[in-house]
Amino acid sequence: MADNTPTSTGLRGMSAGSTALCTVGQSGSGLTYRGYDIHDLAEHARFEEVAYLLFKGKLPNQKELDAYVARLKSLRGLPASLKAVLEQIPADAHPMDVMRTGASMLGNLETEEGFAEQQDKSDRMLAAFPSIINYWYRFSHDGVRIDTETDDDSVGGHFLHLLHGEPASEWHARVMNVSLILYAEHEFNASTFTARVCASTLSDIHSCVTGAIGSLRGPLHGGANEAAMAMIEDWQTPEEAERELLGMLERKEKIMGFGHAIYRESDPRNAIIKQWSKRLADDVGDTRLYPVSERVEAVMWREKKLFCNADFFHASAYHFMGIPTKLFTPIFVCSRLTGWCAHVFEQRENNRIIRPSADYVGPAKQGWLPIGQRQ
Ligand SMILES: CC(=O)SCCNC(=O)CCNC(=O)[C@H](O)C(C)(C)COP(=O)(O)OP(=O)(O)OC[C@H]1O[C@@H](n2cnc3c(N)ncnc32)[C@H](O)[C@@H]1OP(=O)(O)O
Ligand SMILES: O=C([O-])CC(=O)C(=O)O
Repeated sequence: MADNTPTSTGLRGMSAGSTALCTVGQSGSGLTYRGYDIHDLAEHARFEEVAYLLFKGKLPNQKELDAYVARLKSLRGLPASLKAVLEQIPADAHPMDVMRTGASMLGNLETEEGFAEQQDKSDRMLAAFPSIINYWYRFSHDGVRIDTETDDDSVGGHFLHLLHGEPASEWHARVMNVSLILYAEHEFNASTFTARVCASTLSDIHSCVTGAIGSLRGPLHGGANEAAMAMIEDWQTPEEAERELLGMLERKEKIMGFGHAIYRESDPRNAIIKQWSKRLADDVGDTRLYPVSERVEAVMWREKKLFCNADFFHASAYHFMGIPTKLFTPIFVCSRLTGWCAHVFEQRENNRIIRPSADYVGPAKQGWLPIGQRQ
């Protein structure tokens, strides 16, 4: 007799294709982008260099980087009809829905007419996404129509400038740079896989990215940075955090910002962003959120052997820079867009439609039942 128990493997451990973009490994020491170790990239690179690396397969030389930064700067403006759409979206909308609509609307206005345009469209989204989310945020929350065409040298600096209405400090722009590098690429994660599935039908790049934004929105993926913040912000002391956390574990609740589908021992991005969160905590004189976060980390390891993933210490780091919680996951979008687009290019280069099989667990063949005979 057939086993009709539904299975939910999540395709774990199965190879779904090949990539030259990223290795992840399981132990927490194998994360590389095109062969470059994440620690080296976070320490030495600019996010724009990493974007170039992912898109073009090599690190840019100085002349190429200067030209690329200048190009991105020139692409930050938004068409009037896109601004008009953003102005219609209410302040209480989910910002990831705003991102999804923004990406989709851009695709209507600046449609990819053929794959030869894929690099131009990717650059445009990379430059314009911080403008889209901040234009909406500042209009709906502060009632101002911001000029999105700033002269900032970096994507992270541009984002913070639009959000806060003044140029970011060098220090905050540096933290954003590191954060954007850490979030840029991660092999066949759910949102990237979404983008690749869409690309495999030979769809346009805006559709691939719009779908990927929808996948990243969920709290089991990119939405975890916001969910982690929502969890820790109520706790006043490490002792309260430990008490509440133990209760959550007892009730078998998922703790956001912990665990990983691939890593088994640690997520290498955590130690890097944690270090920056600590420096920011010292800078703003925090005596609550960082100690609470550290206690949560220690209890999760002690009780469950679960470690922080990339999202957990991003929550406090972003908070210390005055970024509203609801914009955390959209920042992830502004970064991961590079990985998504690079994967779309790669999928298109060697394409076969992605179409796995399913194990059928439904009823055996049945005769047609006329409507009058149904219960
Ligand atoms: C940038 C990123 O997208 S990183 C991921 C961000 N997501 C989160 O932080 C959400 C919280 N974490 C999770 O939900 C999961 O760890 C995921 C979705 C990331 C990975 O899911 P899976 O691969 O299914 O996890 P895994 O197989 O390692 O789980 C093993 C066990 O640990 C438990 N577990 C895993 N993560 C957590 C967690 N965060 N809190 C509590 N228990 C957990 C699982 O429920 C499972 O228990 P069970 O065997 O009793 O069912
Ligand atoms: O790889 C994953 O499954 C999730 C993740 O950490 C990421 O996308 O950065």
